[in-house]
Amino acid sequence: MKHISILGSTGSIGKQTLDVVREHPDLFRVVGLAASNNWEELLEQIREHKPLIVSVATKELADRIKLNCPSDVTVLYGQEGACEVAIHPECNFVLSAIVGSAGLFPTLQAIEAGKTIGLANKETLVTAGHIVMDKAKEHNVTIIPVDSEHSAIFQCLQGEDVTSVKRVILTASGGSFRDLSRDDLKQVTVEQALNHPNWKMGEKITIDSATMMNKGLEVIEAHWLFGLTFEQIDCALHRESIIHSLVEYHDSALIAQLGTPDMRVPIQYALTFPKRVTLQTPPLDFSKLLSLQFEPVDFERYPALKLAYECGRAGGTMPTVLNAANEIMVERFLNGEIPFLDIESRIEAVLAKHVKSAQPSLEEILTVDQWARNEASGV
Ligand SMILES: NC(=O)C1=CN([C@@H]2O[C@H](COP(=O)(O)OP(=O)(O)OC[C@H]3O[C@@H](n4cnc5c(N)ncnc54)[C@H](OP(=O)(O)O)[C@@H]3O)[C@@H](O)[C@H]2O)C=CC1
Ligand SMILES: CC(=O)[C@@H](O)[C@H](O)COP(=O)(O)O
Ligand SMILES: [Mn+2]
Repeated sequence: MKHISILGSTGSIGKQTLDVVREHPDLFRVVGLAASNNWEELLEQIREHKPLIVSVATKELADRIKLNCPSDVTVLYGQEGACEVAIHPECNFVLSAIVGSAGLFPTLQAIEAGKTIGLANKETLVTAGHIVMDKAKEHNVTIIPVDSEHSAIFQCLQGEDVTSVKRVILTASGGSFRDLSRDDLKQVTVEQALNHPNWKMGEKITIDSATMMNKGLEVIEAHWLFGLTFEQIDCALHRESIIHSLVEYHDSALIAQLGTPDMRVPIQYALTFPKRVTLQTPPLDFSKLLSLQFEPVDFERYPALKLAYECGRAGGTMPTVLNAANEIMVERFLNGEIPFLDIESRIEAVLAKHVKSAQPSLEEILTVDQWARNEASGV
């Protein structure tokens, strides 16, 4: 039985994790739920899943929850609250799905407490990959990818040796503006940007997908998860999001993982690994015409992806700055403060001001993250 804490339970991944839990009450039990502001959704989740411990953003929200939920539920708040949810002694699996680098601390705490991690929160690995992976090694903790591309690679690697891998190919949908030129991008709105062609996801990742920063973050995520060099990580535009990624081996054989775009598949795989159990999702229908298209990714069209490769290769604190500046710029775009194309150009401006530290400690990463956020708010 998996005794699960979900960090980010009110989000897109969090709610789909609870869908999976609902389908298999014999396999999964919810121990803890951590959210931020959506206390009403959390309250419904508490009523249905009866966790032992929950957390929200503030004391005020925690008090509101306490007034409305059974008295035996521990209700906490803030980063400390999320960490307590992550390390609860009755939990043995943490689904890390807070958005952004706010997920870093609770995920690190879960690793230190020896919990198996299902990792959706890619920003954690982008901002502090070496710290997270070293800690997982130190505590003998397994990190199972939830991000669809990384889950695909993880599935394609089963029974294989990572030293046999020539390269991996991450597939990219191209996002909501894939049919627009850079010139067209000057006019786009927030509403248009939030209309992803294939996936229904949270706002931040949907904007990241439109700039293709999402693929850039995923390149860095793949580097840490699978120990691959950046030369071994390629991307290909694949409009259908049916092939979730591919692994090419030294003999040039390619192994791919396919399926309809449904995040419950990689979420459930992370939860049941190495087993597979049933899931109510429409399978691919081969009785109909099915076309799978591939195009090379144009780095001039998607400069955020180029920037992410550069920061990944540079290492040290560069990915930390990239991630923090991106989080702020996406927020500013969503608030209507800056136009779409400024997301990339302003991130570049912040990166240009940064003097890299090569092997940063966690403290240094937190300092640099805050510096980049301040800079990004001002440029
Ligand atoms: N959605 C998807 O299909 C995929 C997502 N991912 C990754 O998974 C992560 C989550 O994405 P997604 O579910 O789309 O995001 P959402 O915006 O839908 O959800 C984010 C969740 O994080 C919570 N949260 C935000 N800040 C904090 C905080 N400081 N402390 C505790 N909880 C917090 C939110 O709480 P509240 O709602 O209460 O404010 C919400 O539950 C991201 O890293 C994303 O890149 C990866 C692959 C696919
Ligand atoms: C579902 C998932 O894993 C997302 O990260 C998805 O990959 C976004 O799609 P694109 O970034 O390819 O548009
Ligand atoms: Mn993905």
